[in-house]
Amino acid sequence: MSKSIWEYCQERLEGELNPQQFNTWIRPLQGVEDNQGLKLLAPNRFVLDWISEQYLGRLQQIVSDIRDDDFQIRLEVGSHSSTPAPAGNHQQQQPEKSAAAARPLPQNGIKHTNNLNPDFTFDSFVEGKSNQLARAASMQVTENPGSAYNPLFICGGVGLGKTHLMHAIGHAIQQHKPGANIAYLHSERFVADMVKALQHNSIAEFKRFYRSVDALLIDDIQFFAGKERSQEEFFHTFNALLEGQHQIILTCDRYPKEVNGLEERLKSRFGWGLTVAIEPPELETRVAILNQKASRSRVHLPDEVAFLIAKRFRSNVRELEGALNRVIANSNLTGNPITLEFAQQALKDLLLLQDKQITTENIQKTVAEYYKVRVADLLSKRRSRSVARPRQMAMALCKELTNHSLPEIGDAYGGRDHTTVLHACRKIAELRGTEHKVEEDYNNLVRILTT
Ligand SMILES: Nc1ncnc2c1ncn2[C@@H]1O[C@H](COP(=O)(O)OP(=O)(O)OP(=O)(O)O)[C@@H](O)[C@H]1O
Repeated sequence: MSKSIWEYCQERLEGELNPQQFNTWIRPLQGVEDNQGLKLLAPNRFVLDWISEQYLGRLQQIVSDIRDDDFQIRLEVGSHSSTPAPAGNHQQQQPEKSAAAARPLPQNGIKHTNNLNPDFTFDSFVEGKSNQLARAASMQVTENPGSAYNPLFICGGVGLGKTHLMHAIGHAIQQHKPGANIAYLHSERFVADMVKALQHNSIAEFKRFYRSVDALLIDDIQFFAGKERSQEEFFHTFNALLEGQHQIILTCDRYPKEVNGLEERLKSRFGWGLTVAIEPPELETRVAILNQKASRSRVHLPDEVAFLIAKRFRSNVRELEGALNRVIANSNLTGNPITLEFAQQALKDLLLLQDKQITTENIQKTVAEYYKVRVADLLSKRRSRSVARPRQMAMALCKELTNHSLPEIGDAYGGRDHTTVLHACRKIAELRGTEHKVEEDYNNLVRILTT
């Protein structure tokens, strides 16, 4: 059988690159040939950007050696659910949203595949104030699946570890009870499976499958919003599982009551168990996450580099990891050790982007608008509560989001002493733990300032 174009390209590149480069960048790609050319699926945005910058030109040259027509190479983020199809196959393939979500619809005889990501375990999950409760509840569930907290509803912003925790529970249940049937899937997958079952008249089988699992883990249930038929089906599945004391774990990017387009009866059912939130991690936890990821990759990460990254990537652990991966990949490729200067250089474009946005003035302006006070009030000596709290919030945000020292921040607030700034930071940290509103304001402001 003749070689496909992608196989040919891989062979050529394998001969040209060193094994590390080849394994890091080229091997993870999947090639699909269609009538528009060769589509390369990269596992994430970072690999895609790197391929596009470093290898696309060369790939195009290799292709032009064997094809003289206008054969194009396109890059997309995505992956196939199964082993990569031979690139010579001319079928158009849809990239999956996530590899873990790809699960074949069960056939007769009900075969369960859990799709758990082996990296997402409790061991690799760094505990911090922001996720303590969610982690503790998750551990409880693994000890008493089906009874302690059912359903367990984990909510929180993008990239904060909800899926990680959910998989960790799945692994632990599986470990305690190796025969347990655990199904993890993204809610979009549930909807797609249901639509397929309806089209193929196999809804009975669909129901039987979902109602027969010991633990059902459904990610990002906000995607159920507005999909009435799926909600109906899910509602019945949900009830059947609860009745049988099977564990249900759900994640969502917000609290159930905040999801528009979700039926009231579902919202109320979700509240039967326990709802726990994961917040953006604080600085120390971000540093701990980076150190853990680095040591798992057997990379020495100097403290000042860990702090540089942790200070600049605050609201999403996935981005935090992405920044670290970029530094590690650059160091691997160039053979340079990871130093502060090296990391600054590797992250230059990302850091520049942030530099533009976060200044003391910007924080003051944003906080003043948020609390409907004047910037001048924040800088003034006024001590009424309506001004003092926003001022403390603004100071705490300057400490968290800029590299200014306490005295510099004090100066920027009408020449206050650095102990006043320190007091403000401590006060806000304390209130974030005790007053939901303060925590919410803080997170909202960080989001506004950093995105
Ligand atoms: N506390 C933590 N310790 C270690 N790694 C973490 C932690 N929190 C998040 N991560 C890592 O951050 C990345 C994103 O986490 P995850 O996919 O679980 O986020 P999510 O909240 O489900 O996001 P989304 O809303 O986009 O689905 C993963 O690689 C995960 O391992």
